[in-house]
Amino acid sequence: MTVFICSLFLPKTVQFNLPGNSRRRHTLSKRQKAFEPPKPPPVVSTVDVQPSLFTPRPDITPPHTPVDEPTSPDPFANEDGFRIHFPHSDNSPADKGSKSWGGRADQPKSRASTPPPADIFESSRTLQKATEMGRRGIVKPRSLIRSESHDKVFASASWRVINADQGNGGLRNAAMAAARDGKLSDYTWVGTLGMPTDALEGTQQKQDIEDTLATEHDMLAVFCSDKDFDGHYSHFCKQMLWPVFHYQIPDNPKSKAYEDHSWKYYVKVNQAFADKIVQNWKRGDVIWIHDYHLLLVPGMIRKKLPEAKIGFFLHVAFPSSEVFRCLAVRKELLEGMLGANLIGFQIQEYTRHFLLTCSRILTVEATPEGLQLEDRFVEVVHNAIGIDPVSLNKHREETEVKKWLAVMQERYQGKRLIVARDKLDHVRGVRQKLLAYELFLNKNPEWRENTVLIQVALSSGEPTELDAAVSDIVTRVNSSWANLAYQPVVYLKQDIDYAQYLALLSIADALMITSQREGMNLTSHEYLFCQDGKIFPDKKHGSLILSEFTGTSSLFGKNELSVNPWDYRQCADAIKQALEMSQEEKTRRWEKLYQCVVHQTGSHWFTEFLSHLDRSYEEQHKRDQTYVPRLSMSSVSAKYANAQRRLFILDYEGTLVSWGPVNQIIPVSPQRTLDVLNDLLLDERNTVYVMSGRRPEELDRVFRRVPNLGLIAENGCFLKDCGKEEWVEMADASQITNWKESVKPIMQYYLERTPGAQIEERRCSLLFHYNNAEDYESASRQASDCASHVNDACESQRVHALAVDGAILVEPLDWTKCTAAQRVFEQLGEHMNSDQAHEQPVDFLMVVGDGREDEKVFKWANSLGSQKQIKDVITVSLGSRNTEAAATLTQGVSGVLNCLQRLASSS
Ligand SMILES: O=P(O)(O)OC[C@H]1O[C@H](O[C@H]2O[C@H](CO)[C@@H](O)[C@H](O)[C@H]2O)[C@H](O)[C@@H](O)[C@@H]1O
Repeated sequence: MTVFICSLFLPKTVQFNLPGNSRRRHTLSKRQKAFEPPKPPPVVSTVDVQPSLFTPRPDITPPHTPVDEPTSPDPFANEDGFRIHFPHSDNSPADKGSKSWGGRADQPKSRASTPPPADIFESSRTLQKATEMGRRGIVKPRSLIRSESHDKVFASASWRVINADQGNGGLRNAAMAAARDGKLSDYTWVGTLGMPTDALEGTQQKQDIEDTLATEHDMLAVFCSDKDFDGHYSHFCKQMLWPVFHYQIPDNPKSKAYEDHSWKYYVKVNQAFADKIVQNWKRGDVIWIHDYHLLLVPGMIRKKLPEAKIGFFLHVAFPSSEVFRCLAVRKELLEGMLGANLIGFQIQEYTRHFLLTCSRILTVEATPEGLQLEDRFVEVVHNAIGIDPVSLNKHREETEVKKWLAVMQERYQGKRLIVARDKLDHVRGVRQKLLAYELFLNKNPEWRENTVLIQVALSSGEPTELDAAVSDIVTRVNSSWANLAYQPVVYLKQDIDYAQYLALLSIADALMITSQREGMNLTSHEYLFCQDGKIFPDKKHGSLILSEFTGTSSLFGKNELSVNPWDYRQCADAIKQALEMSQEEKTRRWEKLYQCVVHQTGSHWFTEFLSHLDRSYEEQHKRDQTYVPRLSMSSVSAKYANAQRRLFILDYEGTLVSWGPVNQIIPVSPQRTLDVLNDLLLDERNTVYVMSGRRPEELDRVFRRVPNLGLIAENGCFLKDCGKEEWVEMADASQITNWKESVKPIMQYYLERTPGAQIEERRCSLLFHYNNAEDYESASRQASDCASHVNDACESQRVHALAVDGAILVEPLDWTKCTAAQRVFEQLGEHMNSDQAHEQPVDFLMVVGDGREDEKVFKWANSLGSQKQIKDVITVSLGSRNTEAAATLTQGVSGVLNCLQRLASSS
């Protein structure tokens, strides 16, 4: 059995050795290296006003940032100084930053010719201004122009597999940890190389790369054209999904958030993944798909492999339905996800949003455990990812880390360090952080010369207005408060290597995360782990300032300094609090946070999700596969004959009579049904109830000639006991009146736009019938919008809108056929006299039904049987394989009537 781990980027990619590389850092010979003292890592500052104080003193030689050394220069090197980061170990910061796609000099350039993202045009004025002002660190968009010679060079160059510097570090670390812990044996990654590959098309290179990855690294490479990948990743993912999932609706006039051509590329890349998996899948394999780049893959695979075991995990946040519904392709995205058997989110909030969104947009039934589709149940869970303390512990013992610690200790002696490492995009809130820090320095002069904010900012790909805005703030703060010996902000607009990262986390006094939204934030976990004082005892148990809008925050129980990143004053105060907090308080807080971090590990997350997937799949499969036996007439007859107090609860339409015309009072009495019921009731040991979604008066009219019959109307909102004349309203009438007042105008609105549709008002429910509408297609769209509208507007009123056959039914959540059946059973118990105290009020219960509402009654009845509250329980569904009932009857209504008739005649 293989586990396929599918994420957009493979953990590996390839690096080409190209002729003619002229870049200094690549041309150092071994000899030169031996003589030339290692240079400190370049500090890319957007500010030229003063020399960086980060440059180490000559007597303390910092370790050199490790680089791989291509043997030859790169003829296609960009002149913009784009710096390549070569990770030297398998591990990396859990929250890695993704480099811009196609940006590496030792990989082919993209052939995609789609226009650069809109925000480049929008920010072009800012960009131009910034360039005029001579700012460094702002790069122009890289040219996409390639030549034939470019392709030839790559086609003949040698290459090797290296660790990729893009992708989800948290996922990769978790998988490696699970494998190390012996919980994951046979697994295969499925993903792209994270580089343009058009240049390799038709070459032996491509085949060799694919084969090497498959045979030596257990990785299946997905290839798509540069154009498709660019449209998928740079456009649809980055400009639509990423902002929307993080609550930023692109709403400028040029935005195509509501409808965008890049959708088709998203579909194509998802299809390429699905095809690759389908080609390689064998029975018993597990498919686990990751993140927002691949939302359609579960559905695409399900179409081809109905039996497959598919899990999906979303690493980023899932927004409120109000935000999600802005996406033009909202239905397609949700339906894609629902191809999975189990869908996981980081925290409960995202799970709740997803359930509500599906119930509103797709009008499917949501329960706290998941979503009931027509033919399947999809389980929905939350399970937060974590870090890998074992490998973190190992790596921080490395000499490089210790060297960097010594460098920093010397450099920042006597200073308090607030550190951070974030991707530079709007969502991560770097701008807000700098503003809060500025406010902190303005308000607290006593801290001005003692505090340094070290902000590592990872490029999010393209230069934006945000680059310029952040640079402006850095300049302002530094020019306000710096002096010859002090620089309040050290702004590194580049990534740092893993050793520097670990040193930074260990020496910090506080970590400050101000994301406006974020799935988790594993940097905080790594920081807390590094603050145990093991490798740097001088400082330990530092404070964590953490945005309340991160998933991580919901795990930490406010032991961190929780902040709202939009509240600059609060953030500034939190910095002060972090720096002035007593050591005791720091330790107390840290200990609690540390416990969370070491218990909720990546390895635990990984194995927990996979075992949940196994359980969930088995449960669903058992249900699907379970052969629900045909009702055995002889067995039922024997039980019936032995029973003294029998209760029948029988569904009406579809069970006792064929479905009647919708929205009409039933015109004819189904005579045979009435005869059978009357025959059953001739035996005094029998109590019979008919349950229905119909109104009380309709049922009265139909069953007026069956005295002593009990009735349940409007799916449990009304009850009329056997032999009684009066109906009892089970539901709270004032609550019903209130929500009806809200729902009616909404239905009216859609009715006016749907010729041929009708509204039916029942006492406790409302129906929007569109079966007879003039244009059924458009009517069903209107109906579904109507349902979402109702669900949105009446969220707090304990009602839901559901799609039923040709109609939208709006009904209360608190009264169902099951609550009514339970009431009937309780009443029968209450009527027992004291002599009968030791006897069961009912010793034979038979429930027959055909619909979704009846399933709840089957479940309830079966539980009475298994708890031995009733000796014999018989639950019968008409024909459905996926049922809670213990038996089926395939001959429809006449089968039910024959069965009841035989029982009645045997009395
Ligand atoms: O930038 P992308 O290539 O589109 O990838 C998105 C981000 O994926 C990873 O972060 C997400 O997963 C983390 C682990 O589950 C979670 O902590 C984080 O909140 C999510 O956003 C990756 O670490 C980021 O660098 C990527 O930007």
